[in-house]
Amino acid sequence: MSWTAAILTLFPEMFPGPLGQSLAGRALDADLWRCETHDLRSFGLGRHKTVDDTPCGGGAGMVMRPDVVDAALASVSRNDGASCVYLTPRGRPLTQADIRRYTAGSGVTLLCGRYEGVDERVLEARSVEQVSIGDYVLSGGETAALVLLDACVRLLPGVMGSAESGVEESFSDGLLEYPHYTRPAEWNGRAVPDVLLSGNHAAIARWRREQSERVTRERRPDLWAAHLSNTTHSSVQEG
Ligand SMILES: N#Cc1c(-c2ccc3ccn(Cc4ccccn4)c3c2)n[nH]c1N
Repeated sequence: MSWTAAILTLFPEMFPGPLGQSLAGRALDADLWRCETHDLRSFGLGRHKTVDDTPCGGGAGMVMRPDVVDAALASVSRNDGASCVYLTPRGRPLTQADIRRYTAGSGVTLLCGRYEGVDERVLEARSVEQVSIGDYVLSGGETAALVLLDACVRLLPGVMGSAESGVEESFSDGLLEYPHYTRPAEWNGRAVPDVLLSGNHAAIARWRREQSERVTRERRPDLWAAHLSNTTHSSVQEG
């Protein structure tokens, strides 16, 4: 059975969306992965298929009901311990390690909320992972789910051919990627770094590593600190 993304959403028409194009789209057509949507509205209550209610304790907006979300989650036939993930601005940051974990299994269940989010009780009852794609507020979980799925699909076997860019160049060693250049050798008075035209592969590898370290240090002090800790840790372990 192909790696399957089971997506619970009020907007099933948003999927596969952009992931139906290009590499991910071709992989979908080749059955390298599957995109299965479940319309949360179909689990709604009463004549109007209600899925939300006012927040207990007052406050703006509406909250998605636990009984509706639970029925939808129960309808997803996954008995293989695949991760169930709720995209939320309140989640812990999504990482490449999470993506690797999700793609190591048979698939992932993604719960896409709307309004002010989902009643906490169903997330607790079903041990749903709560992750965020960044510190800004979206209108719902669907666009975040598309981001997560894009990161997963590119890691699946057979999706990224050798011609494509490195499967996991960024983040795989905890550093940001080095800058990239192509022809022409000079553009707008700016030249490609000489080392990249030298044919000296050892020097190119050294330059790229130095650039990755510089970019990470300048733009992501958090990743740089973790990198230093890991490299210090491993050198101590090696003795
Ligand atoms: N992942 C992720 C997200 C989201 C996200 C995900 C799901 C929902 C469901 C409703 N809203 C709107 C909303 C607005 C205000 C407070 C709570 N919720 C979502 C936003 N925003 N930013 C991220 N990195």
